[in-house]
Amino acid sequence: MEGVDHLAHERNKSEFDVDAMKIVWAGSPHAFDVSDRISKLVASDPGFRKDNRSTLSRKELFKNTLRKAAYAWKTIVDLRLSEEEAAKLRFYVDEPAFTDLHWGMFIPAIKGQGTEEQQQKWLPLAYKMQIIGCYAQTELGHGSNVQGLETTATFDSQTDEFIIHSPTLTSSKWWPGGLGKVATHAIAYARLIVGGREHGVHGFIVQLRSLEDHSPLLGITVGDIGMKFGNGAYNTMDNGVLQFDHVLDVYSIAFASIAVMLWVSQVTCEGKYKQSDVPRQLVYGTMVYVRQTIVADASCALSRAVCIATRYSAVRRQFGSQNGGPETQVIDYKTQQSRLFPLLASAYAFRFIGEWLKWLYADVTQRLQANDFSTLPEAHACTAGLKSLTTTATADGIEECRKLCGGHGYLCSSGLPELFAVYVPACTYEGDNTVLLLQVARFLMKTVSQLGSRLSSKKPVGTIAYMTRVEHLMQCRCGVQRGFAELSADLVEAAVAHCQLIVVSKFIEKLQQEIPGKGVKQQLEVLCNIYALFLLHKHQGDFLSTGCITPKHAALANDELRSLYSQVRPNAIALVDAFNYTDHYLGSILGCYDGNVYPKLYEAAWKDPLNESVVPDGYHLYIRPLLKQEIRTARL
Ligand SMILES: CCCCCCCCCC/C=C\CCCCCCCCCC(=O)SCCNC(=O)CCNC(=O)[C@H](O)C(C)(C)COP(=O)(O)OP(=O)(O)OC[C@H]1O[C@@H](n2cnc3c(N)ncnc32)[C@H](O)[C@@H]1OP(=O)(O)O
Ligand SMILES: Cc1cc2nc3c(=O)[nH]c(=O)nc-3n(C[C@H](O)[C@H](O)[C@H](O)COP(=O)(O)OP(=O)(O)OC[C@H]3O[C@@H](n4cnc5c(N)ncnc54)[C@H](O)[C@@H]3O)c2cc1C
Repeated sequence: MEGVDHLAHERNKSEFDVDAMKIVWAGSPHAFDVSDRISKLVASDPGFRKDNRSTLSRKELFKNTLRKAAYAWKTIVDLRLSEEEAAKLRFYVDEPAFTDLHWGMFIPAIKGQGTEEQQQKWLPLAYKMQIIGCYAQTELGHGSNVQGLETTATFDSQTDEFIIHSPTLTSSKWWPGGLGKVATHAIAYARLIVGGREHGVHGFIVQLRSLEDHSPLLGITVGDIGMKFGNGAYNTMDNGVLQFDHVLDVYSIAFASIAVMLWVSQVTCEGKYKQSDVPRQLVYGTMVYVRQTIVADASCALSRAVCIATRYSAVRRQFGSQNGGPETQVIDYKTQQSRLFPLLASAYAFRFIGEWLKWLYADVTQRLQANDFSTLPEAHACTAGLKSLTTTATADGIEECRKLCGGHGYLCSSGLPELFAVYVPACTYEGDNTVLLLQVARFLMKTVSQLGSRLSSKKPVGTIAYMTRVEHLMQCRCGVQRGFAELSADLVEAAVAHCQLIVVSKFIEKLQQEIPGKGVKQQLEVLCNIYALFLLHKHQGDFLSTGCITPKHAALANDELRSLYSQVRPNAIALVDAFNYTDHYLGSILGCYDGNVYPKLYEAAWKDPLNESVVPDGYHLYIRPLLKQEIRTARL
């Protein structure tokens, strides 16, 4: 039935103020207003239609992405949207595109690591999209091992130029988004060589394509690396390959009288390399920034999947009919709840950890500007670890939501296959999740080695303050220092546990704040308890074997979890409504707001290109000869 809200009875059950929860989710009344306005604007504009992606060929798909990006830019300019509104518009357009890298990495890299001169030259052009940039770090042979990159940037003191060169096949830049077909410029990472001496990997701003006709500049070979996982999905992005053949980085030279380098170091015109007194690790600064945004984004992707699975679980009925009455809603099965509600709790937990990490990043940035580098290692460990934790849990969570939707979850019209295909590379890009956890483990072990050391007067603070209270860490000291590589699989687990502790403690801190709205805080308390107790339940073997809990505690935790699931049940639909997603953004028939799933699924099936004719193309060539046993005459 059109116009009927099939989930109205569920919405009537809720025990809290959904509008107030929407504001908690958005972060503030202002953030809610912007998000609400812009999401509706995108949803109501046919120019941003996205329901046909899985049926387009790669070329059609890509051209359509270019059209949408241009249309989005025109909308931003015509409506004079603020930077915040423009970012929200790109978010709700919901299509991976070269613009993600331009706004998400190229501009932040110049802002975070460029000198003032560099910023003055490039940022105005980039903000107006008169140049389009990408972030070209990874190579065919090396991604994780940044120090292993092979591209060279040799300073020629005769001409005052850098010569950027790809000496081997494996030094070809490989993967950068936007590079394949669109970017006019790149921040390219290369080993700096001055006066025959190497000075490690640095970033360079390099022009790749003509601003007149888009052809590659002299010495540049550039193209797309080919189709990726899934239909549609991330194939809207032109991940690229790039080779430099002794390219002169004239643009770098042109705008700075000395040389274009990141602010961590400079090359003088006499050909001298000068390392400034800021830590060398700041070369990795853009990665810290992007990891933080990826954490903030994880809650969006997970909440989206959870919203679809929750609404559909309330619509779907299987078994349990009594006296001809309706069957049981699958959301009422305890097994469904025990799989779904921890994911709902995770979506909220990741929302708050994303908020906190944003604060931490702003704090470390401010300190860096004042030459205080003391919190950089913690910021690196937090962004790396939380990026790893949240993206792994989100990718797994999206797949679990697909299974929670049974067979219909496997249809593209459920929105879940595409969401998974788009999301899953987040476990790899911006740092492979295991490699990042090893960085956290390294940070933790460094802290352990300093604990109790007579030479170090530093007391752990911030997210590692708890370590002073864990007595047996003192005894761990010697063993771990000797055998990091040997113990790395266990250390990665310790790193995950450390990150989970941060997520739980920041969720608890959030609840200590004033949270207005009838019943809102109580709902969040229930979700926080589910998040923490589910972890305890899942890892009870570890807790029991280390004597942190007794079997009685474990049983109590399990009982409590069951009771918490029952408390969430009447509020489940309202808790996902609080995400305030439009049907356009959700892109899912199973998750549509009114729950009118079956007529929509039926209608969508008939729109598939295969159903354009009753008898399929190929019938006369392949089906009829089979049926008539004339296969020898068929043209194969
Ligand atoms: C349905 C349709 C649409 C649906 C949409 C759904 C949702 C979409 C989700 C999208 C999400 C967000 C949008 C954002 C867009 C993203 C687009 C993709 C972008 C991808 C871009 C990239 O991938 S760029 C390339 C990234 N590459 C990496 O991350 C490489 C990883 N490797 C490294 O970071 C480093 O090399 C290493 C840290 C692993 C090792 O470094 P090194 O060789 O130097 O070794 P050490 O271990 O010895 O480290 C030396 C010391 O430096 C410290 N360190 C290391 N890194 C840092 C750092 N970043 N900051 C500070 N300090 C650092 C390290 O700790 C060591 O310190 P000490 O111990 O004190 O010596
Ligand atoms: C969709 C997508 C978009 C991307 N966009 C960009 C971009 O815009 N710009 C850019 O520069 N790059 C980009 N990348 C590249 C990305 O950053 C790298 O792929 C990523 O950093 C992983 O590096 P790798 O491919 O070298 O993996 P590898 O390091 O080769 O990993 C392979 C395996 O080895 C393991 N491994 C590696 N090192 C260790 C170790 N020390 N200890 C234990 N195990 C280890 C890993 O865990 C993994 O299981 C993108 C990648 C993808 C998939």
